[in-house]
Amino acid sequence: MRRTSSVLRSVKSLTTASSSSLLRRGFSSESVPDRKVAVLGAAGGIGQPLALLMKLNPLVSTLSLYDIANTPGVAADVSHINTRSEVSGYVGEEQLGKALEGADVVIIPAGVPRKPGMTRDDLFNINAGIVKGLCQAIAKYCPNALVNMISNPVNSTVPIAAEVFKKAGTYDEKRLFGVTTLDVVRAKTFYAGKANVPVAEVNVPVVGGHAGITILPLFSQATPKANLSDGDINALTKRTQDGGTEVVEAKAGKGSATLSMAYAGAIFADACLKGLNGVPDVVECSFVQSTVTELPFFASKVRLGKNGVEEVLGLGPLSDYEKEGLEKLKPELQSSIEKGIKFANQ
Ligand SMILES: NC(=O)C1=CN([C@@H]2O[C@H](COP(=O)(O)OP(=O)(O)OC[C@H]3O[C@@H](n4cnc5c(N)ncnc54)[C@H](O)[C@@H]3O)[C@@H](O)[C@H]2O)C=CC1
Ligand SMILES: O=C([O-])CC(=O)C(=O)O
Repeated sequence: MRRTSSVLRSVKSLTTASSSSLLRRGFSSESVPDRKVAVLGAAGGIGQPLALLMKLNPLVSTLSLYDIANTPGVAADVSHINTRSEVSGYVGEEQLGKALEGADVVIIPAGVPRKPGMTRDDLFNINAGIVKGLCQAIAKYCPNALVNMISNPVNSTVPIAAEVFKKAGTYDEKRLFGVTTLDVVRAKTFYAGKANVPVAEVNVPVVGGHAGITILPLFSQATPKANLSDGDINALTKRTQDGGTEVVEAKAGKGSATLSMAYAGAIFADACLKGLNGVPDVVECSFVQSTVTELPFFASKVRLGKNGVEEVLGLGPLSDYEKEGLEKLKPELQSSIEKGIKFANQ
């Protein structure tokens, strides 16, 4: 019983902390702008807890939950929570337009997850088509929305989205994001454990892409600084790269990360909303159109603003180990990007 009430207290402080930080930043509670967030795939393993977390976010005024099945129940359930946003559920393609109309941020966790033994690329055949269809609808109904792509393989689904938007004449590279926040969340957690520092104080950039060796955590830039051995850094890097597989194996056929992904997705969407609202210095890692390397898309730190990407930040100084990792990831990332572009144009 005591445990339940302390959990409730933490959730309450999470929602009110965000409101009070808004007030400190010069918004009155009345002047927080209206923002519509749409979640596509909202009845799924990620979609449901993500819907919950977005319902707790005081920056959201309208929460639109879309899936091909089961959204009315999820929406009815979440809508009873006494927070700011109005919740609507939409089900089936004929309701997709309504779900998207007027959206400021669209989060996409629609598609199939991995089972043990699969790579993220093994999801391409099913998820590429799902993402393509959803992006065609975004181009039609909310071409100015910030798109947060969660569906895997992110290294290919983001280029697919870009091509769909280019064809529709709506592409704005500042508004398309591959969500790699879970890699950062994992890198922070694993580093804090190994370095024995408070996890809440940890920062670690993660660059590259979102699959296996394309995930490159930059532990040489981690703060607070710790004197870790090369062996420790290698183990931390591998664990971060294999974090998704660790969960897939532990779930033993029942899907991949959902709860930690919902948390990560909620953090990234919150950062997008803060940027749109003009909050300064909002920086998160994301897989975006990029000139940081010779690859057309690359994850690195991104400053978010009123139009989406305000600035794609560089990599900063890399250790020799990280320089080697960067060169090794490029061919795989390049071919995943090309696969996405080719699919969208066939
Ligand atoms: N970017 C990242 O870090 C991560 C990405 N993922 C990816 O997220 C995706 C979703 O994972 P889960 O939620 O666990 O899967 P899930 O199978 O539990 O849920 C997916 C949902 O998408 C819905 N869906 C299917 N086709 C749709 C369409 N055309 N329009 C709207 N909704 C549609 C399904 O009905 C289902 O409710 C997977 O591709 C997974 O690999 C998962 C974890 C982390
Ligand atoms: O591993 C997967 O298939 C899901 C995912 O992207 C992650 O957990 O990072």
